[in-house]
Amino acid sequence: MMRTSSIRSQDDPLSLALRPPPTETDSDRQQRLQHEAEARRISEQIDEDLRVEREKLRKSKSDVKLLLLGQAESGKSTLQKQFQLMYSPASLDSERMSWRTVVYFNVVRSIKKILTTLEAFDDVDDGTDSQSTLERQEYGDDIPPRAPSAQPSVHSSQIGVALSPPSPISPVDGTQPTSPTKGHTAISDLRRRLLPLTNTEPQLADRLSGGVAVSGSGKGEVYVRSGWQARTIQKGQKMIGRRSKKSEVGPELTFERSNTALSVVDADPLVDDVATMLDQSRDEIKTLWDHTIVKALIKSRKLKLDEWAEFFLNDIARISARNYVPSTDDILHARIQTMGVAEHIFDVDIHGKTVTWHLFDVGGARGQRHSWVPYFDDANAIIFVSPISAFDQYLEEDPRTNRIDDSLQLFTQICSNQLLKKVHLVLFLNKTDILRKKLERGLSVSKYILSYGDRPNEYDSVVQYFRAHFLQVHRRNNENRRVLYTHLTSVVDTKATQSIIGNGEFFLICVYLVRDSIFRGYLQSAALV
Ligand SMILES: Nc1nc2c(ncn2[C@@H]2O[C@H](COP(=O)(O)OP(=O)(O)OP(=O)(O)O)[C@@H](O)[C@H]2O)c(=O)[nH]1
Ligand SMILES: [Mg+2]
Repeated sequence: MMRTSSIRSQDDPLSLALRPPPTETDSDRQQRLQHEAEARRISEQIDEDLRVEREKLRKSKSDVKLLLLGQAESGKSTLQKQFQLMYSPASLDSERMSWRTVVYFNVVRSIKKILTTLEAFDDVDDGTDSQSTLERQEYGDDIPPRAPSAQPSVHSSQIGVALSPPSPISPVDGTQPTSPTKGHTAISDLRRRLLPLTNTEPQLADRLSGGVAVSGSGKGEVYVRSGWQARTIQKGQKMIGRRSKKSEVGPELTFERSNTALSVVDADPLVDDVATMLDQSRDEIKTLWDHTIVKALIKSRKLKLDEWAEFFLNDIARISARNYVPSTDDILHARIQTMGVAEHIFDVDIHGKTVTWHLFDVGGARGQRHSWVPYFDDANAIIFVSPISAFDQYLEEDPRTNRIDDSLQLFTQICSNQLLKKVHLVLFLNKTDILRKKLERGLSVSKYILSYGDRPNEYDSVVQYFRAHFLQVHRRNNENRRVLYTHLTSVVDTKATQSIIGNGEFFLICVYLVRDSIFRGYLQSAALV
């Protein structure tokens, strides 16, 4: 058999040394070629591994780590949803049905709160024409039972908050609600008919929290950990396997189930039962929500519902429809507390370069804040979210502390934290829509924030006052002379929020960070750093 000549140069000493011996047999040669091929394969694999590593390194250098910080209910998770909607809309779509559980939970809890408050007024309305205790109280001058938040403030405060929250105010315009009409559905009757629905509240809470109860949050909030969307569906699917024809929510239920609206993948027997109950109780819920007594109690602030309750109850006909699918607006308004820290990853294209954003959405309640610190080390930017509508509210976890005051104290800690010295800071003064509504209703800022004095009780003046306090905190804790970007926001407003996160300084910060990393990479390769 003819031997092929070696590809190595005859003059190369290395080639000479490696040249096969003249006595090499055909089988030796076969073996040698195999070894050479294997060596080449390994070498190419190493090259490829190195290339992948280099690429990873290059990519990780353009990663941006962004923390969303602020007190509970300030709007961090809602802002995170806006990022998701903008940069990863398909992922929001894929979890859309799991938000049904949260919306139902929000609705059921609000109904329960209304009924419990009415009960606190010793509702003895038996459906006859005689006036109930509740009605007599409502139309008389009695001061209602005080909410737990109405305690004196004993904490040192950043701004002069009222030492004691003012007692619930009377209807602002001074008018008395009209008398309940004859034949108006009795509240006790509504309560009885809505009982099976309100009984589902603990089970919905359990479904969302995965059975984890967190103590120390005033109104028994339900917390969710990252990944709850998938978990609620998985749990629901397990239930399908175990389920007999009997309803999961108890033997007292007689509602029929119909599965017409949901795909098998999204079906959860509990949620499905609640959907059926909502569908069949729609008229009762609407009657309760439109009841003159309920409206009067809300107006006089004797009944304080969560901010999102109105959004869902106003639209109960749509939400209680059997084929209800949460809209994006519903998802943005749905409320569930974050537990710990949840990371969300988005790829953002900037001038043809992909920048990976790592968004860390944290739980903002006081008991959750210790979990933030491990994320401070390598953070690039922070969006601090403060709800400036909350001047008349007190912390659930500490009813003595005014929420604006807590937010300013928290912002001081963030601005002065040594680990965060070089981090870009963005401030969202959020819930401006709610602030506007409160001021329009005549709620007086100086009643809660003493230092507001006799400034005009108008939107521009209030906003300017709060903004000045945040800017002052920043100025006093700014040894590194970093810029503070400030926005007035309502993060449930998709168009306005996306124009900020899509075009504003996020883009600039991103570009800055990317440039910075490229520059550093250049210096490193030139061995200058
Ligand atoms: N109207 C209105 N509602 C808002 C706004 N921002 C947030 N919300 C609502 O306020 C509630 C609380 O918002 P979240 O985003 O859950 O608050 P959070 O800061 O994540 O709270 P934690 O997870 O407890 O720390 C939700 O029902 C939101 O829909 C806003 O600007 N306007
Ligand atoms: Mg949250």
